[in-house]
Amino acid sequence: MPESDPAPPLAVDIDGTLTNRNRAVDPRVFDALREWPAPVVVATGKAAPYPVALCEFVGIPVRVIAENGGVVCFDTEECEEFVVVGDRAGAERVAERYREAGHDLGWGDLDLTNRWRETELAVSRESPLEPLRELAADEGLRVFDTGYAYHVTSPDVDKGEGLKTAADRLGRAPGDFVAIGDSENDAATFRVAGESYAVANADETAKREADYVMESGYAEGFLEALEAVGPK
Ligand SMILES: O=C(O)COP(=O)(O)O
Ligand SMILES: [Mg+2]
Repeated sequence: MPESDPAPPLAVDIDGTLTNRNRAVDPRVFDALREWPAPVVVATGKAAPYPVALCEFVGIPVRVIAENGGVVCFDTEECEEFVVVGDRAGAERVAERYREAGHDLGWGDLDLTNRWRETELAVSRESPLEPLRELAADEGLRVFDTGYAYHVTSPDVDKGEGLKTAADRLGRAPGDFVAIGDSENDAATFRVAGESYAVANADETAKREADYVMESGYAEGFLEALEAVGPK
């Protein structure tokens, strides 16, 4: 990171990282994110409206990687852009064949999980994984298990590619960033960022790829990571 920075820019996952055990955002992270003295990029598997709203309600500029890198959205002084990488057609084909095989995406008729997705589809972890993996492989796609959902995604899309785009828009290198996350969809961010922190509840892939594994889990672990990299 440049000498002048009091702290590194962050790439922060949401579910399992800013949340607590019962999936609610820990209220302590609001001040921590707002007061961080460098840019914060929220990098999530969720559709863009969720992280955009999080930024709005936290009171930080909208700098978002959504859909595991399928979408990069900036609405700041330095950049106003909504970048869509890949397309959803392949994931739709997988979903159609999955339904034909008698399975269900598992979100009910309303399905707010997928309503605003542009590039991938998410499937409930209550639904069977193996047929989903097989169909995805057949269509040349990949499945991420985030611990919160299965995501059917193009193989060239991940949060690490998203971080390259986001860093570019900030006039930074991806290696300037500190990444914090909890699951296999964060591994690509961990590889691209300069330093990476997995919270204690992280899955094996995230722990393996991270430079450091926190003693605490969930938002407590996130706050522990900030303590480690923040202004002294
Ligand atoms: O939406 C998910 O499945 C996981 O979201 P996350 O990337 O913010 O942890
Ligand atoms: Mg997560």
